[in-house]
Amino acid sequence: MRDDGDSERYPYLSSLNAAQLRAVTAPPGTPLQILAGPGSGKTRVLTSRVAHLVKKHKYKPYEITAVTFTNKAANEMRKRLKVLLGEKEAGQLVLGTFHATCARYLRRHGSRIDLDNNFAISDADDCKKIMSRLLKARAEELAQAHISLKEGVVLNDISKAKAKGESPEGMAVRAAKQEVGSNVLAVIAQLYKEYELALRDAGALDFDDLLVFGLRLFKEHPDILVKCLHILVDEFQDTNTTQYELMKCFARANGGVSVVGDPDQSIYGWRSAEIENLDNMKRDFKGVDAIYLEHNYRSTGAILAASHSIVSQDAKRIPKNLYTSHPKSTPAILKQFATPVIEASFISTEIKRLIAYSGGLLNYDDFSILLRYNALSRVIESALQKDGIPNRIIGGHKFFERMEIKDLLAYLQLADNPNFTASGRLLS
Ligand SMILES: Nc1ncnc2c1ncn2[C@@H]1O[C@H](COP(=O)(O)OP(=O)(O)OP(=O)(O)O)[C@@H](O)[C@H]1O
Repeated sequence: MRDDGDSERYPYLSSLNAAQLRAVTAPPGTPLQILAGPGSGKTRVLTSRVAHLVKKHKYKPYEITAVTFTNKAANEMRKRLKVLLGEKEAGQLVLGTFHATCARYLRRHGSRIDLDNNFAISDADDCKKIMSRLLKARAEELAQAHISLKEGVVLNDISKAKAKGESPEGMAVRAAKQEVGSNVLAVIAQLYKEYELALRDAGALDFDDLLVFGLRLFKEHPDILVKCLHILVDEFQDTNTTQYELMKCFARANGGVSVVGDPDQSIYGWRSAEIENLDNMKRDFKGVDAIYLEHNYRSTGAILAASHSIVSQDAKRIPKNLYTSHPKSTPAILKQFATPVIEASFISTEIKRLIAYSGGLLNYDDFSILLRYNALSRVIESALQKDGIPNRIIGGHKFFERMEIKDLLAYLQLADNPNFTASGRLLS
């Protein structure tokens, strides 16, 4: 392990393993890909690298942009950075999701691309209402052409187009070239155009627009980003084309870029994530250094072996190992049940058995049950209740999706921007 006295000067370095240390201390000008398996200390490396840019390389916190995939991850990073840098410095970092980061720049500089700074942000519900109105206006025409379209499907196609930077005109050209289903795509392209006009009339952007307009702003006015000396991107495997282009704008400003990702954990293919962005980065940036974090600190050997045997079946996978210092422990088991009720009863009995078997080592809060969707919880909840197992559901309705919060936000947006009628909410 390299040590030129830095471990003493920068205490956060002493808790890193060799690969983590190499990633954190890599020269800021080297485009860096940190390829990290689950539980291998990605967040620790990312936060330590930010701290190192500030402490050792004397970057000002506001010269660093760190992009995470969720607001939760951004909060977690800021919390850890407060410990490493102190409250004030951590507060000056540009830290958030791509959407939040773009929104922040658009509020400040939107007028440079003719966007009012007080634009409203339409959520999924607002967008559905706009599309429903547009589809109703075309109901007869669509019925005659035997085309049946649901709001969700059209909005999904529009979202995919925006993730790839395709305009309504571009979609219309694609429809004209298509042999099968060209008439349906041509209609969606028209709806896309009308949808954009409806949003603009309402002085609003949808979530995808935050990225599209952000990209336009940075491409047309690169001077806005001169202060950004380094960009770090978490969950890079889930970035789409537009997000990748955004990253390039930030990185181009001064050349510093570090991305962290795990191609095996790419879960947003359905939301236009481009796993190829790892290769694109190697093509677009000179001298990319790839560092592999292969030491898992979280799982037992049996869990790693089971997951490895699944992901290694993917022939296109980037080969990557993961090892753990934990013991092998009990093997993962796969069970099938005749009915959901029998399954729920097995889960409940198994939890009680393991707690008794562990002789007090395990408690109820050592167990998690993952569900594919919320509706599956009902049967399991009643089995747990019957056996007196305390439990809580994580997830469900998000704060900003609650009716009363949406109503309050609609009032506030209307007060700020009288054109905002997109939500169609009843304001009496
Ligand atoms: N060098 C290390 N020595 C000891 N423990 C470590 C080391 N690096 C990471 N860990 C521990 O491993 C766990 C996972 O770390 P962290 O949350 O940073 O990983 P991650 O890769 O971001 O996880 P995720 O899979 O959730 O993305 C934490 O408990 C952390 O304290």
